Amino acid sequence: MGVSGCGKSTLGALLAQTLACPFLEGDDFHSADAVEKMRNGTPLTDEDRWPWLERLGSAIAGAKADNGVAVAACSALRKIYRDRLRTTIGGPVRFVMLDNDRDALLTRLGNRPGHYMPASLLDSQLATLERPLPDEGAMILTTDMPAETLRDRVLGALR
Ligand SMILES: Nc1ncnc2c1ncn2[C@@H]1O[C@H](COP(=O)(O)OP(=O)(O)OP(=O)(O)O)[C@@H](O)[C@H]1O
Ligand SMILES: O=C(O)[C@H](O)[C@@H](O)[C@H](O)[C@H](O)CO
Repeated sequence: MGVSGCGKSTLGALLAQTLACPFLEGDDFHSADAVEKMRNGTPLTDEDRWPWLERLGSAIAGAKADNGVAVAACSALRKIYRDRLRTTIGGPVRFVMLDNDRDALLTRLGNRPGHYMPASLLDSQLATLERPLPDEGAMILTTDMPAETLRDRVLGALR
């Protein structure tokens, strides 16, 4: 979880590869209308996000049922979004929040060609973000190190 450009897809894909389990990319579960909205620089609302979270949560539940474990990348910016995912998935869910400073995020978004998400939406993402408090048991990592190092830290904490 985390704002656009924090490194969710990069770390998630690597974790899933190492765990030999399915990887679910949250970006793939948005409706065409939601993608168009973001492409045009308009932030999504709660109403836009509920059906997306339902679709993604159900797919994670299915992958978990089939394989025992699954990794997903999802912004999950607000606590109520994470609660909805937990409810839809059922069973144990561990969130890893990926952090970085605004300048680093803007640079990364600017260097990422071919993605619908414009860097201009970063500030709305940062404003919407509700950082997980300790009672959520999330792991918090700054993506200022190679993805392989981040992967090893996550796997070390999960053991
Ligand atoms: N640990 C890292 N070190 C250096 N660069 C990274 C790291 N993780 C990701 N990046 C780079 O930052 C950019 C954004 O990463 P990524 O697409 O994984 O973010 P994201 O959180 O999935 O974004 P979005 O939610 O917008 O899809 C990419 O160009 C990626 O190569
Ligand atoms: O909740 C949201 O606003 C969205 O999920 C965005 O975070 C994008 O999907 C993602 O960042 C794509 O780049």
